[in-house]
Amino acid sequence: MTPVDIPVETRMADARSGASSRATTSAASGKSVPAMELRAVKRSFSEGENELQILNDVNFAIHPGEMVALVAPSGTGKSTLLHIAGLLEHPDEGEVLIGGVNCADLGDDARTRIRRSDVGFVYQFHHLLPEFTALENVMVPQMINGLGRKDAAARAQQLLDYMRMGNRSSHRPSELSGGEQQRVAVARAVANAPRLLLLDEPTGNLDPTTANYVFDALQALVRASGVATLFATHNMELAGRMDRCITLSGGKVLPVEL
Ligand SMILES: Nc1ncnc2c1ncn2[C@@H]1O[C@H](COP(=O)(O)OP(=O)(O)OP(=O)(O)O)[C@@H](O)[C@H]1O
Repeated sequence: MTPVDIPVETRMADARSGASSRATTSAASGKSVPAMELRAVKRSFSEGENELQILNDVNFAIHPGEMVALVAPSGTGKSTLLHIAGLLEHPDEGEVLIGGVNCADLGDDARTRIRRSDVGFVYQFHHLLPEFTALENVMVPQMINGLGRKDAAARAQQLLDYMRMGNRSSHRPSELSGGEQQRVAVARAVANAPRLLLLDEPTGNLDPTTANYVFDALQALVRASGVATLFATHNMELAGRMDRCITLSGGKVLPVEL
């Protein structure tokens, strides 16, 4: 059974019982396999004649079911880190492992396949398809991954229910508030039951009450599904509600005590 075929209820029951359709522990060591791991990752950009070393030997792993906050000043490399972790960009040096698979030597097609099935993204702006309803927006990635229309619609409705948007499934994005649009965007990002959910300031455009409401729904979904979540935010209150917090300083990932 492929991950996309698993009804959300089943995956949620699996997550609660510690079982999974995918390997989450190493057969050899019995240890939990990180959902995503960065090993000795470096990335620099040139600025005129200068070289900006944005990531400088980043080593970091995130495990299934963990919610990690990434809090760092603007321009320190949060988006760059998320893009590399989600296989949207290549590091200059180092390795990215998704579910124990080393993606460093994979070709573009294999990286795209892993990104589509194992990684979900949510951005500050929702990027929902304006001509489609909320339900259809959550169906699209599943159908691209080969799921039939009926099954995709059933799973989309379940995910919208989890995000407390079940009663708005027939609405188009323009008919929804910013917080509602972001809740649909989260449902879409987890539509293919990814191992890893990457969020780049998804509540940055929302007022604090709405941000908390979106976060509550997201947290319930993360807890139920066991997806590993890396959440870049400037909102310290939300960061304090996650399992741990990291920052970027001098190109390195460091833990932060909140
Ligand atoms: N493609 C690129 N070419 C050149 N410089 C880049 C590129 N992408 C990012 N940078 C630079 O790298 C640095 C880190 O950018 P990044 O977007 O990762 O920071 P950030 O921490 O996410 O910032 P913010 O909180 O403002 O979104 C910035 O100085 C940015 O200008």
